[in-house]
Amino acid sequence: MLGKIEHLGIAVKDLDAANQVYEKLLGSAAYKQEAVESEHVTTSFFKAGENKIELLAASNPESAIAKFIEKRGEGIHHVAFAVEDIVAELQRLEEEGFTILNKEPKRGADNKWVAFVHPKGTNGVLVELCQEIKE
Ligand SMILES: CC[C@H](C(=O)O)C(=O)SCCNC(=O)CCNC(=O)[C@H](O)C(C)(C)COP(=O)(O)OP(=O)(O)OC[C@H]1O[C@@H](n2cnc3c(N)ncnc32)[C@H](O)[C@@H]1OP(=O)(O)O
Ligand SMILES: [Co+2]
Repeated sequence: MLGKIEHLGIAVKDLDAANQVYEKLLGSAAYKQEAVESEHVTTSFFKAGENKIELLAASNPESAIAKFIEKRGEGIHHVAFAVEDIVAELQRLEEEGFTILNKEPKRGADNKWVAFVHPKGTNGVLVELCQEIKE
């Protein structure tokens, strides 16, 4: 089953500027900044109590973030849920009729295996599944 909300992904045009905004808003600096080449994004992670905020900026025009911002402007891009077993969860969701965007989990940011569910099947919300990578 899906566990807690692992992070909220927010698409931003300028990561440095957004970092300053969220540092002021949350009262603490990002604990990590990490590029994920495969997704053509650079991310910043902030703690907000028990929750996390992930700011995402496109690192090239091919990025899903670039397309999102072009079409819809900056804002909440996705909701990520923590899962214990991402493969089993993807299987379950596919059997439930959801459209899985990457059947094979891929390496995401913040030491996670990730996969995405198409927003068309989730009332317009892009859903990400995240499983902690245990080295
Ligand atoms: C992995 C690193 C990091 C992490 O946490 O570890 C990340 O979170 S990376 C995040 C960036 N990567 C992704 O988002 C990968 C999954 N996304 C995709 O495959 C695409 O963005 C997709 C399929 C959601 C949309 O693709 P595309 O933009 O090429 O298609 P359309 O523009 O035609 O969109 C189709 C339809 O979906 C609506 N849409 C697009 N993005 C979103 C969104 N983020 N939330 C809600 N809805 C979205 C779009 O508006 C279209 O709807 P329509 O009614 O036809 O306008
Ligand atoms: Co994410």
